[in-house]
Amino acid sequence: MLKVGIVGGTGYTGVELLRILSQHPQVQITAITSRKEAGTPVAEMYPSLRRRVDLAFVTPDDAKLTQCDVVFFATPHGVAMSQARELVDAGVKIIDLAADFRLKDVAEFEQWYGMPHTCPDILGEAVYGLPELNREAIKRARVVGNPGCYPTTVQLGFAPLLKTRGLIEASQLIANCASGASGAGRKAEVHTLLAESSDNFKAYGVKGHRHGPEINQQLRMVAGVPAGSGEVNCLFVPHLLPTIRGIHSTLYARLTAAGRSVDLQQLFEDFYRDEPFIDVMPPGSAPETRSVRASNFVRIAVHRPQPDLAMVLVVEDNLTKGASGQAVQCMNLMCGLDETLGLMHVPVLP
Ligand SMILES: NC(=O)C1=CN([C@@H]2O[C@H](COP(=O)(O)OP(=O)(O)OC[C@H]3O[C@@H](n4cnc5c(N)ncnc54)[C@H](OP(=O)(O)O)[C@@H]3O)[C@@H](O)[C@H]2O)C=CC1
Ligand SMILES: CC(=O)N[C@@H](CCC(=O)OP(=O)(O)O)C(=O)O
Repeated sequence: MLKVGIVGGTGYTGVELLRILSQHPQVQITAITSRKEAGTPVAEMYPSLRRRVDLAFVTPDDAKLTQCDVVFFATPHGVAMSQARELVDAGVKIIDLAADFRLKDVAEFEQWYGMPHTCPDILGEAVYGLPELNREAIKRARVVGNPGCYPTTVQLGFAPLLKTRGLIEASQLIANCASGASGAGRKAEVHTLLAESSDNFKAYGVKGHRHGPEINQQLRMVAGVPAGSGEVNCLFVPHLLPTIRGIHSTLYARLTAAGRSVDLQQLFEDFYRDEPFIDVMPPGSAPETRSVRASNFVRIAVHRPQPDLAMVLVVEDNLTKGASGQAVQCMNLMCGLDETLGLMHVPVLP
């Protein structure tokens, strides 16, 4: 059994980790932290976990995290990097759901997250935790930077088109993405209030969003071009959906002459044939966010609405494949377990 600690157990990704890990056959949860709720039984705050989780929240200082095999950070940006050195030195594997270990360029991290990076050496060895595109490195990793929720959909949607060079005009990619309000976390923010977000739909971050540099870093990696190269460039526009869970991403890429001769449906089916969590839907499909709710699955449909245009529709649950489910998928790989263990829940519908 793996001894697992969760830092930040009261947030939305924290409670999603608890839902998944409390049903995982190889995990014993040994510590769940909250500074504000220390002493409160977890199941008192989240009755969904009654008879599943018997622990009470403890402060991070009382959590004895160095005795864990794996520690998840479901905390704001900047928390994991402040504790990573001590845990790595104690032989603990770390999975950070925030962005401390995603962007490889320290200056870019500091620009977008507005804080100094306090452990660039660990950032150097950290592995980007998107199993479908980085599986072998994740298996060997001590520290994983779990991807952002939007970047997961954008990378999975564009990867089949980018992996073979020359199929698309890669410098002019467009990603229009929409997320449910749980993507903003449990903290109070005006734009996620019921009266602000329900019966409404709007773009945000239109001057630039921190997931833009993450998306471009990773798409360049997939395409095999140097970091910072303008050869691959994606415009990313996030929108707020009046739902609780779910991301829907609509991606556009102009096809080159070579790309126009490719059967896109076949390309996507071949690319994801052996992936347990990626479902390439039949031609003509329009995947719905509710078809992946509370599951680790991603559904993808590829279309060619014009002879030289590829359009890819991608749905995921932002809290599961977009955060906690993906983190558990990484834990399974890092610990030599079956990658799908504890993650094959059928989505909840309606
Ligand atoms: N929501 C989503 O869909 C996604 C979120 N993420 C990322 O995952 C992380 C967690 O997100 P989410 O669950 O939504 O966030 P929440 O705001 O809902 O929860 C944050 C948690 O962190 C704890 N916390 C806050 N500050 C500290 C600190 N300094 N030290 C220790 N614990 C702290 C809080 O508890 P307390 O203050 O009591 O200690 C709380 O349990 C964020 O970095 C977010 O960007 C990534 C992908 C998707
Ligand atoms: C709807 C909403 O507000 N979503 C969040 C994205 C959540 C996430 O995955 O972001 P990080 O892990 O990178 O913080 C946002 O746009 O800030």
